[in-house]
Amino acid sequence: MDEFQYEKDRLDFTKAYMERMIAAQKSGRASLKQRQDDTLENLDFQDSSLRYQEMLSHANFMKMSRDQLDNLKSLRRKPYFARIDFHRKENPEKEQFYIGKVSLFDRETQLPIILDWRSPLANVYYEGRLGEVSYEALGVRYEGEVSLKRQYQIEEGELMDYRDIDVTAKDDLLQESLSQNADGRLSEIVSTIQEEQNRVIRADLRKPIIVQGAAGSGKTTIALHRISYFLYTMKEIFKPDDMLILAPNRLFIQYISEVLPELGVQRAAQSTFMDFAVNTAGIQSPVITQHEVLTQAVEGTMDRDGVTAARLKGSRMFQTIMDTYIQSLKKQYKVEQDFTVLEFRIKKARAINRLFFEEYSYFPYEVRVRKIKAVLQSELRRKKKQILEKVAAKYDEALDKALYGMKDPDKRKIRVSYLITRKEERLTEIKKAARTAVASFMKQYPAFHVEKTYKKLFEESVFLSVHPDDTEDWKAVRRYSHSTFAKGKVHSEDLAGLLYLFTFLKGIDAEERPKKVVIDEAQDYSYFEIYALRRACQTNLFTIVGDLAQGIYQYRGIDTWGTLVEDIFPKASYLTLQKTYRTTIEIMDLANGLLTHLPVSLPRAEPVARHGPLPQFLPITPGWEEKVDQFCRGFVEEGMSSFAMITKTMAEAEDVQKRLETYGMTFTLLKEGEGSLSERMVLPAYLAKGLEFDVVLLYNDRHPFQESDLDLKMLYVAMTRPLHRLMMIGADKEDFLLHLVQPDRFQEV
Ligand SMILES: Nc1ncnc2c1ncn2[C@@H]1O[C@H](COP(=O)(O)OP(=O)(O)OP(=O)(O)O)[C@@H](O)[C@H]1O
Repeated sequence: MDEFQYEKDRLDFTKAYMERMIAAQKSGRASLKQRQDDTLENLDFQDSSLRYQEMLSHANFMKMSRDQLDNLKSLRRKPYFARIDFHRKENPEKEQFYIGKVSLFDRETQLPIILDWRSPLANVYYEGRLGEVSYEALGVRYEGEVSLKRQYQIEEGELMDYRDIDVTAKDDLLQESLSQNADGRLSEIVSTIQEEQNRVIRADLRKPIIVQGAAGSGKTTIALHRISYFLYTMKEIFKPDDMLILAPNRLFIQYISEVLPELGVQRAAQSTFMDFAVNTAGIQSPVITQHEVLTQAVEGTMDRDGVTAARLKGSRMFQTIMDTYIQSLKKQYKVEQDFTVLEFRIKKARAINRLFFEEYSYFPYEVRVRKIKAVLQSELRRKKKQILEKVAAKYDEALDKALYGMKDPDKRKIRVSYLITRKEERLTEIKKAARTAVASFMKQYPAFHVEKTYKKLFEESVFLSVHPDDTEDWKAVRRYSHSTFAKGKVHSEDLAGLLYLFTFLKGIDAEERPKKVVIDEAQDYSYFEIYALRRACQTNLFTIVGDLAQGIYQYRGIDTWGTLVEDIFPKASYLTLQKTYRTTIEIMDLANGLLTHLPVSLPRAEPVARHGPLPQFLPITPGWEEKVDQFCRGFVEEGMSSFAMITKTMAEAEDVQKRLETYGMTFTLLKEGEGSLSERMVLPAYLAKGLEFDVVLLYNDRHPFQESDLDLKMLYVAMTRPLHRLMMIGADKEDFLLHLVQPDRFQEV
């Protein structure tokens, strides 16, 4: 049979099977629903707990089948994207496996009709070689031979084309996928995941991983695929809501959120570090964001003390200072007095302290205190009975003595009545004291308010008591902190310390704690931020991706991954991604040309072979606005759809947005925490981090880029955002540091 027809038939068979499954699931759901309604009707109070459980399990069934149904439905348009022919050594014949986003099994034979891309066998598809291969599943290694790798182009459920691939031909498909447009969201890449990326996705899931990846190398995409792979492989242990994805800003969360359902990780929590720390530690004060500080740095108005504070508060030294401070707080939980009710001792101070400092040492301080409270309550309950009995017995004995031993009836009467009254009084006294004993004992324990306690550290006497070795820098840190705190605010740099302190004092409840954390744009985190996160989440399962060349918060961010590996994640796997998939060779050459002017050598991106027009420089001369308009129309005609006007500062973004408006060009101004992604945006470079657009118009009129580390990196970030076109609009070429690169790397228009 003609091969194309064979593939067409196979696709038809798969689709028909899926339809049958969908129909079966639907009727299955209907009968489940009926059963649930029946259960509800028959619910009687006598056996409600049992019925309730039955209802719950029905609900779970329904949920499972709804997920399955949704998966199946979403697959209909493209059930699979590739096939491998694999001959396992011990099997007599080779088998064909069709690889798709979600698996589908034949109900009777249990054989896969579609193999999940995350399954162990699918790994051989990504590993790039035809011929002898091996893969591991559940700790067993299988060997065999791959004789065919075939890739399908399926549109709306119809087979359009297929092609057989080897290592070289694979690039064709990648090229095709890269030449498409950005539509404001991350695109689908499961069918073109490259070997170096596959290694990151599948790197040992039980270990932390740190990835240095060039701009556009797929860090974000790959980190999300790694979560998807992680959840697939560890589905028995982890759920999507156990995941935490930390992104640089809210805009970026919007950008990635659309790809999450396809990867089955839509229920993973997504947050910025700031929001996570503020919500977790319950910070009430407004936070001065790192963007505000960066803006000052960019505009050259940054307070020197501010730079010092940001640098030191993110440092390892500050972590040790916090540790000493926290130890000093811990000492205040030592109790001196025994726990007593009146003169009766219930528990010795030493035993109580042993609970706090030894037995419960794994818990945050306030949890320990709560546990001690529970212990004291239960011991009191037990001992109170004994005490009351003992006291009553003592009075009863005295009564006996009085009744039978005292001769004088008057004296006896007085004594007996005294003893009866006294006994009652004593017992009431003890009961009364017992009622408040625990609460009043617990008052000895300090109740630290996280923010106030953190701020107290910066009082001179407190600071010097934990860090006597004072320096001008630390004085500056205190000065700067005081002025911020006096305004009722905290700085984003304080969040690591606040989170850290919170972790020791209160801690995140075990059920709420993220079990796996993904950090994107990790180069912008300080050492202490990552340290504090690891301590707060109490897990080693971190996926950390970043690019040192894009480290625009260099006054506080990470400048080498080595420190993280050595001090925070000694077991981490370290991997690199060098190829860049986003942009063209021409654009990347220009951006790389700038990187060479940084004093330290930074990892460079290698573009995959995709050519495009040279980046353009458009001088700001009268009538430039009309020219921009014309160029944009031209780009639209070429098929470009997403445009970003990127500036150095927010002030300039506001200016150019208004200016273009008067010429009938509508660009939406994007601000941190506001607005949403649209097809035409104006935004400062620091907000463009991680995003991508078909066309980037880099605009600079009043704030030229300087030959400083910060500006070079900002420019690099901005220049690496476009997929297809880069145009620089400015008064002078030098404003974009173009005099530093070879003149043939761009074209003046
Ligand atoms: N294997 C691939 N196949 C097709 N497209 C890919 C592949 N890998 C990455 N891409 C595309 O390359 C672009 C860049 O990916 P991504 O944003 O994940 O990179 P990044 O390393 O996080 O970039 P940056 O650090 O510059 O923000 C995206 O459009 C992504 O879809």
